Amino acid sequence: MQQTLEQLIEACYSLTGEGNCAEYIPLLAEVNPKQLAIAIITHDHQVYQAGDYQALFTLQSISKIFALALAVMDQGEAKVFDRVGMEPTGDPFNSIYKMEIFSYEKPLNPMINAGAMVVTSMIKGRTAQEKVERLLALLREMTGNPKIDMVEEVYQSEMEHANRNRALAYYLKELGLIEDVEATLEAYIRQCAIQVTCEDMARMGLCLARYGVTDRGTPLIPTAISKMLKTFMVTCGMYNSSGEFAIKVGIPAKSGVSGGILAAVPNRMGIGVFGPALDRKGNSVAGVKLLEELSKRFDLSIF
Ligand SMILES: NC(=O)CC[C@H](N)C(=O)O
Repeated sequence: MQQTLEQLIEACYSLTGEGNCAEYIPLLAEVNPKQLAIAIITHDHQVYQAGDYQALFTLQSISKIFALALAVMDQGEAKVFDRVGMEPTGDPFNSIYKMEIFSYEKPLNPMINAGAMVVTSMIKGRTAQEKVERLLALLREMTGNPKIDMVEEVYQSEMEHANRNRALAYYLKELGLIEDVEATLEAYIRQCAIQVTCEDMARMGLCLARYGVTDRGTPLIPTAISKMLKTFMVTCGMYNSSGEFAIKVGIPAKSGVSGGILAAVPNRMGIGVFGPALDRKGNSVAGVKLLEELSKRFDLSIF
C-alpha cells in the first residue's frame, strides 16, 4: 500500500499544475498549488501517508458533513429535514438559483452553502462560538487529536468577502429558515476555517466507514446518521460533479475549496487527500485523479 501511494502521488503530481486555488477567499488564494498528499487509515489501524502529508489546510465544505451530524444529533432528523431537503441540485455549491423556485421553499440539500447554513443554525449553542466549540469537540473526539482548532485569520479572510453567503443567508431569513443572519454566517464561516491534516481527515473518514465508531472503539455518531452522511457524500459530496465522481471513483467523499477531499470506504478505510489546485466546480484536480486511480487499484468502489 505504502509503495502504491507513493507511485500514485508521483503519477498524479503533474496535475497540480492544472486548476487554481480558490480565489474568492484571499488567504486560500495564497496557498502553494503545487502540493499533493494522501493519508489512509485502514480498519485494522494501519496508517499510510504519502506526498505533502504534513500540510495543514482548512476543512471548508468538508465541515458540512459533521455539522449535519451534530445538528441531527441535537434536533432529530425530522426537525432538520423540515428545513433542508435531501436532493442533489446539479448546481454550483454557492448557487442561489434553486432557492428562487417557489415550490422548493427550502435549500435542496445540506451540502450546498444555503442548506449548510440552515443546518449550522440548528446546532445547539447560544452563540456562533459555542456551536463551533461543540463541533470542534466532536472532531477532536473523532480523531483523538485535541489540537484541532479553527484558524481565526482564515475566518476573517472569508468573512471580509462573504457577500454571496450573506446574500444566501438573507434569502434563508426571508424564507423563515434561519433567525439571525450574522450569527449564522459567523458560525458557518468559522466551521469552514477548522484546520486539519490528511491524517485527521482519514481518521474522520474511518469513523464514518465504521458507522460512527472511532478507531479507538468509541461510538460517536449513531449508525443511522452515519449511513445518512455517507449517502449525502455520494449524492452531493462533490458538488455538481457528484455523478461523475460516483461513476469513476465510487467512494462516499466530500470535498472543500481548500483542496481537501475526505473519503470513507465502508468497513475498510478512511482517506484524506489534499491538493489545493481546483477545477471549475471547486474540486481538487489532482486529488480526484488520485482517488480514481486508488479506487481502481484496490477495487474500492462501493457499487
Ligand atoms: N465549497 C466550499 O468548500 C465552500 C466553503 C466556503 N467557506 C464557502 O462558503 O464558500
